[in-house]
Amino acid sequence: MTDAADTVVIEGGHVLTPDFEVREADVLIDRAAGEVIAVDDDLGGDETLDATDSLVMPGLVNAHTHVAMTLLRGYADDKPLDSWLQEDIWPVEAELTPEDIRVGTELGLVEFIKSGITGFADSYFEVPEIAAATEQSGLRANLCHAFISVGKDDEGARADAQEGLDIAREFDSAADGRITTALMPHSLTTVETEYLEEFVPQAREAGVPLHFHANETENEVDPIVDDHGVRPLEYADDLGMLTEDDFLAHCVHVDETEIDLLAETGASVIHCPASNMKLASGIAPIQELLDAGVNVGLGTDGAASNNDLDLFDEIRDAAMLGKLARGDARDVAAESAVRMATEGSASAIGLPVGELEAGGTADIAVVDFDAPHLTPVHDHVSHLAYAVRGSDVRHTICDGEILMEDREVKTLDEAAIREKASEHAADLVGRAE
Ligand SMILES: N[C@@H](CCSC[C@H]1O[C@@H](n2cnc3c(=O)[nH]cnc32)[C@H](O)[C@@H]1O)C(=O)O
Ligand SMILES: [Zn+2]
Repeated sequence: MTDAADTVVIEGGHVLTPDFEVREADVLIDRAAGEVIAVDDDLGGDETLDATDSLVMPGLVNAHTHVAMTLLRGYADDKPLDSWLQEDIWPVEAELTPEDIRVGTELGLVEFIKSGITGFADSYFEVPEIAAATEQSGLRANLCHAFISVGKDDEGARADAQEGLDIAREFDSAADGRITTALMPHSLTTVETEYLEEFVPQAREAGVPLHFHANETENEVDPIVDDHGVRPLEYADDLGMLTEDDFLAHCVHVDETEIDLLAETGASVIHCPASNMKLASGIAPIQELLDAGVNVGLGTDGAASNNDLDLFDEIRDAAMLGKLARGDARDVAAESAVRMATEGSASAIGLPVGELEAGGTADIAVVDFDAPHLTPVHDHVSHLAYAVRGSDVRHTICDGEILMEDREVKTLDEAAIREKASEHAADLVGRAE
């Protein structure tokens, strides 16, 4: 029997169950095991989190981001992906120090905790800094070092790819298993074929999945069709890059054959609607992907192409943009969009979370519905998709640990991090000019 000193009861709320029903119940958590003991009436525990007028739901999972890019929030707006990366982002990223990446990551993790995100998939560099911040924050993550070969000589490209593989091996199961890893060839047009042929098999041997940007813009499609005579996802499949463990960011410009390939192989798509809109990359065919049985997760991408990391914003964007894709207001309905941000994201990036039930992981967000913009409550799930903001989250719990109680973050010093991030961001931009 669990020692009474190790339990937390989330009391007096409405619970979002795995079948997307909502019922009044308490939730009892085994803090040490990081598990939900029971979802039932009148449960008692050592510590109590009040959930009056609140919805108790699975923690959100941000399945594609570059979290340290918070330092570049608002740095370069109003331009398309290629010029945004090449003229602004990559030059300033060349000036980033490991300490910059630690501080930018901590700022993003505070933003995650304050908006009910309990897990994420990140791809950047200086991953040891990102892993250390993640461990301290109490959050769950899949991390990778993204490598690019284009623009580098063979030695440089090979070293970057090797770093990606070494990081994937070194940090898998770090932070008591809260951290897992992937191998990230940045995209199918920024990593040349020979490096994909050499390093993808080694990721399989290391037992880590692939995470890469795919078909984000037409400029990521046409060169592959021209050079290889096939669509990008057929090219990726020929290289063994599409399995049920792999997750592809964006997939905006995919045709029917590529949608079928995703469905057949079981590879997941991470939809990033705000980034796609802000960079004018296009409208991903989400309802077609869902109808084909493709698993779709949700991601904010980086804070320089969003520009916040609020996954409730992203759920709303997905539900709204998904309707415009085919001009059908029934598409990407509220439940579909919320599922993307919980179960869809979790299964895409291999985190054992996404559903709130007895025996499940204690990764939970408690959303306070006691507010004018959430009144009346005809349907909790409708509000999650069309009205809830990250700032409505009252408590955040991950792996049984309380990361935020009544909007106060417990594992990171929010004020100190905001001050340091502002200083580092100013210095960084100064160095880049
Ligand atoms: N090691 C690489 C950097 C890769 S980190 C991941 C990269 O993805 C970039 N990135 C951010 N958002 C997107 C996107 O939407 N599409 C493609 N790349 C992006 C990000 O700025 C960063 O440069 C190098 O040598 O430059
Ligand atoms: Zn990205």
